[in-house]
Amino acid sequence: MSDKLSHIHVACAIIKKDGLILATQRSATMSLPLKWEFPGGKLETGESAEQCLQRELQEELGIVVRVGAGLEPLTHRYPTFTVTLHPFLCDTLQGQMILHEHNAACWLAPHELATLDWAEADWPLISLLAQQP
Ligand SMILES: Nc1nc2c([nH]c(=O)n2[C@H]2C[C@H](O)[C@@H](COP(=O)(O)OP(=O)(O)OP(=O)(O)O)O2)c(=O)[nH]1
Repeated sequence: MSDKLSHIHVACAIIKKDGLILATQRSATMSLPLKWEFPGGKLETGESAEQCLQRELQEELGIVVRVGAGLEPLTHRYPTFTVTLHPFLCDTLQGQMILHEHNAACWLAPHELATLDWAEADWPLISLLAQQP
């Protein structure tokens, strides 16, 4: 049977600062309302994941980061679409963070991330990050 549901590719930033990781909460009017996520967004045609992250982080938070290593992509099937997340470790925060689209943001130690209500696709990543020193 063919799968007619859309499949999107999303680059997301795991931004570390002083041992803490940035989590952002989607707004009540976004898809997956009020779920926590790593900031980022859909890859546009012809765009690298790094370009996508810089563009999205500027738009969403007004910040510039250094994009580092990519982690293993992870795919999750929601009831109405499938997402493949392409996570990147990022650092060197520049700019004053302003929430242009998100409802909230917070910095948490890796082992504290699981206290938030994450988008379902992110849970394997949360487990992976919690295992890291
Ligand atoms: N940025 C980001 N998106 C995530 C994560 N986990 C996860 O399931 N997603 C989903 C939420 C969205 O459906 C999609 C990201 O797309 P987006 O934020 O650019 O787009 P959106 O759905 O808010 O915008 P739109 O289609 O309503 O215009 O990926 C994550 O950790 N970070």
